[in-house]
Order: sequence, then C-alpha cells, then structure tokens
Amino acid sequence: MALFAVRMDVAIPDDVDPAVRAETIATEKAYSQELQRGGEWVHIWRIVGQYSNISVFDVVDNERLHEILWGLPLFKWMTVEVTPLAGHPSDIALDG
Ligand SMILES: O=C(O)C[C@H]1C=CC(=O)O1
Repeated sequence: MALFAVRMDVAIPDDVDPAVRAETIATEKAYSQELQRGGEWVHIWRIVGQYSNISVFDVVDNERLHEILWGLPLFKWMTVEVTPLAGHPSDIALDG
C-alpha cells in the first residue's frame, strides 16, 4: 500500500446555483465517508480558517489515488496538492 498526504483547497465560484452547491457538498461528504469506511481515506483534517483540508490516503498505488481524486464531486472547484509519504527512521512504530 502507498500513503499520501493530500491538501485540497476548495473555491466554489460565487455564481454557482445554491442548490447545486448544496447538492455537490452533500455528495462529496457521502463519497468521502464511504472511502473513510473502506479504509482508503485514513484522515481528514480541516485547515483552520480556510476552506481546505489535509487528508491522508492509504491506497494500493498512484493510479488508485488518481481515480479517487478525479472522482471527488468538488474536484472541478479544487486545487489539489499530493505528497507521497515514506516511513520515518525515527518513528518508534518502525523501530523493531
Ligand atoms: O470540505 C472539504 O474540505 C472538501 C471536501 C473533502 C471532503 C469533503 O467532504 O469535502
């Protein structure tokens, strides 16, 4: 499995219909929670004061993360930054 930190910055245009906006956010929440329940979306944290989050994904490979991110209902209104993660040698969990 491969771990990634992903920062998502959301900017929904002002002229989006309020009903479309609400529906897209609700669909996004359901999509995210399904992936959380399935174990691939491991963490989601709000960045204080911003319409942004930092999430951690645990997925089989880069292609799977790409598929997940492109499937985000809010993707068209997001800027996404992906950081691949590796184990740290000072992590006590890895210090046999
Ligand atoms: O609110 C956000 O950070 C954007 C997005 C990511 C998951 C979700 O439910 O909404």
